[in-house]
Amino acid sequence: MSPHRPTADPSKACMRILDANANRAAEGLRTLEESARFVLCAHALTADLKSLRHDLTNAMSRLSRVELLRARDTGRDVGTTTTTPGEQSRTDIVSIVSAATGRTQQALRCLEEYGKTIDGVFAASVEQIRYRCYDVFASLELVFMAGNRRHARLHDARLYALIDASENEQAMIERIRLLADAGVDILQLRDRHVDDRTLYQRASVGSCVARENDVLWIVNDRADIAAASSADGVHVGQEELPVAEVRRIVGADAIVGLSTHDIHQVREAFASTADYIGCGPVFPGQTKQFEHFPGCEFLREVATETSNAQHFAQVRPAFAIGGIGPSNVCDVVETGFGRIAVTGALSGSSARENAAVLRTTLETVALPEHSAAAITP
Ligand SMILES: Cc1ncc(COP(=O)(O)OP(=O)(O)O)c(N)n1
Ligand SMILES: Cc1nc(C(=O)O)sc1CCOP(=O)(O)O
Ligand SMILES: [Mg+2]
Repeated sequence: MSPHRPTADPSKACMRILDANANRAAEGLRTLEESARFVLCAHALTADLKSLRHDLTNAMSRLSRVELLRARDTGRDVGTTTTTPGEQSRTDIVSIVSAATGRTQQALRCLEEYGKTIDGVFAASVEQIRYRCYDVFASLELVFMAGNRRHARLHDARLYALIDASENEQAMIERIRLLADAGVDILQLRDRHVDDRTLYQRASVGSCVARENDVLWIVNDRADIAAASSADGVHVGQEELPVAEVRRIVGADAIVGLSTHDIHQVREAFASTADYIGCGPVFPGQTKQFEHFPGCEFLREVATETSNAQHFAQVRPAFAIGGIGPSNVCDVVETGFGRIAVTGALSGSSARENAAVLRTTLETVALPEHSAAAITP
């Protein structure tokens, strides 16, 4: 038979369509399930996708497996050699997820429409699966997009301020608004003097206010409180939970920051799933006492390490920290650092003026090109 001759038996053609689209939908659902499970570590989404895949298998069991397999004829399928450039290009996990949701929806619609000619109950059950997919797929894509926006914001960030929980909630809200308006990109809630309940409450309110004001909101030390308060991320030091354990708590799309004090710790951080590093202490300051100051020499080492890196994934944004303010930010910038994290310089009544000086100086250093749209698990 010529490869261009139509299939003589329409019901066999229908079975062929159903077989192909059942496979397509199952493959799409499995692709999405893997992203929810291994990339997002999202239990509920993983369970939803798994149950959709099982329900599809159940729906398919109404059709004769023998007839489906007999109708399969991949060798004569004129579509197997037709590909579009889009099918070949998957630059990141978000594009894999978008392609899989689209393909699965289309396959389910085909199953439903062609299924009506064979078995109405089958078509109705596929219709239900298709509707459930709308919601689950929307949640999945939204989680990925939120993660992406966060990471894009992180990669553009220069000025990072550490704040305490303030004497009350309203005072903290006003502080967040002022610092956001003054040009701060990231805020960290760092307070060891309040109880867990207060920290959690401030972290939760801060998450909402920071989001409204387009600044990232990071919780110091406490992965549990960061996760419970829907913060953008958590910052940990060398003496706290390892990054891999922190990541298990906050999930793949949250930001995890790690303090580093020497170049070995920086290399280890770049080999981990930490999203950014703090490098210091650079200078003595009022906020925290140190015996040893790696200083600008350390910053120069990090800048060299970063500029020698071969791949984007080997490099993470690095924020110089420790005693930095308007009077010494030029020394930091000279090392090649265009990002800083500060407490004292932005804690008093000169916060707005100081932020302006710091930003202007930092902006003289070009930030490395990045592919912020890619989630790199
Ligand atoms: C951005 C940033 N860098 C470094 C630190 C310090 O973290 P750590 O060493 O864990 O010390 P504490 O802040 O917990 O006293 C930071 N918090 N943020
Ligand atoms: C909390 C903290 N960690 C540091 C580190 O080097 O890891 S320096 C530091 C204090 C940052 O506040 P200030 O800008 O007032 O010095
Ligand atoms: Mg810490």
